[in-house]
Amino acid sequence: MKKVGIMGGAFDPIHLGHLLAAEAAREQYQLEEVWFMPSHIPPHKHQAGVSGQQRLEMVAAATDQHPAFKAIDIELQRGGVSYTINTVKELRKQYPDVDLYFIIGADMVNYLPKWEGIEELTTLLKFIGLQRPGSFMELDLLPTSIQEAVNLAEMPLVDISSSLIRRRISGGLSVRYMVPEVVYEYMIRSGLYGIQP
Ligand SMILES: Nc1ncnc2c1ncn2[C@@H]1O[C@H](COP(=O)(O)OP(=O)(O)OP(=O)(O)O)[C@@H](O)[C@H]1O
Ligand SMILES: O=C(O)c1ccc[n+]([C@@H]2O[C@H](COP(=O)([O-])O)[C@@H](O)[C@H]2O)c1
Repeated sequence: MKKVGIMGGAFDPIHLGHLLAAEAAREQYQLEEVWFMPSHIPPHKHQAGVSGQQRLEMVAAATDQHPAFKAIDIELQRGGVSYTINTVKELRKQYPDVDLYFIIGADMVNYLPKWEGIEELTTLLKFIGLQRPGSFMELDLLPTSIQEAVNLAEMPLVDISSSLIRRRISGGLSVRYMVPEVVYEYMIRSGLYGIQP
């Protein structure tokens, strides 16, 4: 079976934390591909500030140079709230010969018990969890069935989040090198988040 990682998120915007997490998971679990999947409406947080099309274009630009990375728009196409259980059922129908690994940071690992249909979800895929500054992963507090579905991977800790980037831009501060150069240029070209050259 082909092993594929899914990196889901709002990507508002995509940043180096996302890319390093995906690369660490790919390397440590021998994933043949990692699919970056922008959500339409995230299940449990604020709706993204920029359009799905622009978030997808930034993700596509950021992943273009990596032979194993690609951007998929399955959740943007479906619309509505992007519950992972619905997406994974669709993906398993489309790709019956693929083993799915959903890549998440520590904040999301702790949150897994609240995910829609989590018990069923743990039978459909595995998670790869990564530490993230500001969120201490508390695996021991999770029900055993969820703990058993989480595989750990190591990455250089990156204290970058999309909200930090949006906050810095609105304060007139630089976000250069927090996002790939192509994403920085895209944000400047489109004036995203009110960024100034
Ligand atoms: N710096 C990071 N290190 C490890 N994982 C990360 C990092 N940033 C984001 N992730 C993970 O990437 C996934 C998608 O994150 P998302 O697109 O919501 O970005 P975010 O930076 O958390 O956004 P925001 O600050 O707007 O909440 C989540 O599983 C999240 O835990
Ligand atoms: O399905 C759920 O209930 C669910 C709850 C929280 C997060 N997720 C998914 O986890 C990924 C990261 O979430 P977020 O909020 O950090 O962008 C993204 O693909 C979300 O759709 C999914």
